[in-house]
Amino acid sequence: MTTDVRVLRQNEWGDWYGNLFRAFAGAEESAEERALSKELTDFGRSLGAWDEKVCVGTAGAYRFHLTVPGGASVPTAGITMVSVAATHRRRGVLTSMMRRQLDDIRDWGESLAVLTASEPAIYGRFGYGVGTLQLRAEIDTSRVQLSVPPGTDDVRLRYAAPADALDACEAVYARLVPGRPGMLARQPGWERVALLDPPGERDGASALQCVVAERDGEITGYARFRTRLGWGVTGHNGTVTLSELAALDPATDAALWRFLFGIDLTTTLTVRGRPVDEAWQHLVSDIRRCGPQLRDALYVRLVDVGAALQARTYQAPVDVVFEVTDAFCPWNEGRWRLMGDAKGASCARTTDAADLALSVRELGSAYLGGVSLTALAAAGRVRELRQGALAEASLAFGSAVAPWLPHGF
Ligand SMILES: CC(=O)SCCNC(=O)CCNC(=O)[C@H](O)C(C)(C)COP(=O)(O)OP(=O)(O)OC[C@H]1O[C@@H](n2cnc3c(N)ncnc32)[C@H](O)[C@@H]1OP(=O)(O)O
Repeated sequence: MTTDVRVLRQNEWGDWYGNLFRAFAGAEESAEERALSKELTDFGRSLGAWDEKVCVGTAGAYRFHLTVPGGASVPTAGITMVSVAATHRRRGVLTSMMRRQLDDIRDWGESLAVLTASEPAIYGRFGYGVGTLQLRAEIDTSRVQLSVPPGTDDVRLRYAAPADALDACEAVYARLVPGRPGMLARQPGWERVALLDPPGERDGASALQCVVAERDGEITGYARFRTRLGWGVTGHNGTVTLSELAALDPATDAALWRFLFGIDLTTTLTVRGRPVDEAWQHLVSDIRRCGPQLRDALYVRLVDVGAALQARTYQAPVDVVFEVTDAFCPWNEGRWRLMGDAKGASCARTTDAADLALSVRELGSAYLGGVSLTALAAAGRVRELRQGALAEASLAFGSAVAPWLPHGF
């Protein structure tokens, strides 16, 4: 079988999207959702795999800017919309698309590619490593109390229609982006994704609700959520499901969480995709009754090792030589000397002896500071060739704020 992998044309979008939609066995989507998906498709950066006239594969690469440790906003390919028709699976169609895509990203001069995986087993072979984790929890708000910091009572909350509050919420989001590695600067149109609220997908829950927080006359945070009422033999047992929460200061953050904990007739607060170091975990009386769980989130691929490593800063001085293997993108292979600190970094090829040996996948995992090189070495995935180099590099790569991807794509 030969499949032809090529850039998507405007008139092919229906077949292309149909292949993707079927691969994810999706329920019928709303017209609004479909229109937004099309609007966000970047045709010049999307690939289709064709078996004669039939679309059998899809892949896209959004044009994103990713915050890296130190706060720089780095042009990054956001890999998305990956599918292969079940009739053509396991014959190398995905591999052909990944080949073409990574070559293209390199030509576009983007040093990083990131994605969220439908299944963790798929992307390691193409050099992607898990770079961020996310937290989910099912909080028993009938039993767990929240103690809040001083100033929380100064925060005023009010309901707002999600669309009416959009600009104010976006302004809060934009202020948070530089402060946390893994966050994505908002690209045009993406603000509307969070407001999609097709009634057919609510599964018995309310329409999307929004509460904004104000302090000293300024909007300092917001929460978007749904409620779902329920009644058992002993009374109400409704659920609050958080979609999004952002706060510019600890008091606002605590005020929003206190509000979510306290909505009448609800006894469970469900949160997904939250930062692993989020403050609420330190405000609750009983973390066990919050049922916290970790899950893999953003996978990171260094497309250009030298450019990527020098795009971020390092929280402690570092001078190490990496021996990098990269079977899928051999242009990265070889020795790289990284010198850096909290102000900046340089990374260039060297013939000096190597201090640490690892594959590009481990570099991707460590890149945003969420997975330590020491932990990867303990798993046998990083080898220390100069004593002390592992501790030095591991400390330098860390991040004081846990990296976090705020939304899927
Ligand atoms: C960023 C995103 O969009 S994530 C979304 C990914 N898409 C989906 O999950 C939709 C449903 N699944 C699919 O469409 C397809 O099964 C895909 C895209 C995951 C795989 O496509 P295929 O064309 O079958 O992959 P391909 O034949 O190139 O496989 C390459 C290798 O990956 C392995 N592989 C492929 N899919 C999987 C998987 N789901 N789990 C484990 N291994 C896998 C293959 O076995 C093969 O291994 P080998 O090189 O050792 O022989």
